Amino acid sequence: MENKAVFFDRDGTLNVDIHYLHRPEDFIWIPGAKEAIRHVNDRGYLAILVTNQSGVARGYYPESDVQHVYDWMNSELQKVGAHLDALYYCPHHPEGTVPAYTKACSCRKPATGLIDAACARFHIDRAKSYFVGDSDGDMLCAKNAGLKGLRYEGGSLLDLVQKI
Ligand SMILES: O=P(O)(O)OC[C@@H](O)[C@H]1O[C@H](OP(=O)(O)O)[C@@H](O)[C@@H](O)[C@@H]1O
Ligand SMILES: [Mg+2]
Ligand SMILES: [Zn+2]
Repeated sequence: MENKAVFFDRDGTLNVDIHYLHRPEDFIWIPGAKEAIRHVNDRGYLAILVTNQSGVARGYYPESDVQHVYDWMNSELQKVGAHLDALYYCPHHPEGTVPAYTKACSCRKPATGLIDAACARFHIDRAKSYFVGDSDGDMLCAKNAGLKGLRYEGGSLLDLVQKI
């Protein structure tokens, strides 16, 4: 059986983009973000985080920080009866400073590698799925991946996601 999913961008969509965020103490939720995730949970969509984290390639923080912030997000979401089902991130950048992550890859949005990996793992029906993001790159990624794009431009994220 195929699943349906809502893919969420992180920085600028679920939290205020303070540039290369990597510590829970710096994380400020966007208004309505937790409620938006609960909204899609309650409607039977997988809620999947897809985020570019070139701060890893740039040497600003290790990959473990990306996972740590995600785990913290889920602990906060649990308090309101919401959850994220999976984390997919791109740690690469062509102009990084850490050799292991310095490359042109197929997973940095707007490329679709993160979405493709999630769709394969969770058997996701793209025609029934959405991508909620804040940037031109996110909307291009949605188009490239065959997802319906919803662009967050301020206000309550729940108001936007209630269109689903
Ligand atoms: O969850 P997102 O919006 O995919 O994460 C974006 C951030 O990693 C980072 O992205 C951009 O930086 P790079 O293009 O990767 O250098 C900028 O928008 C930064 O402000 C963001 O923090
Ligand atoms: Mg963003
Ligand atoms: Zn990548």
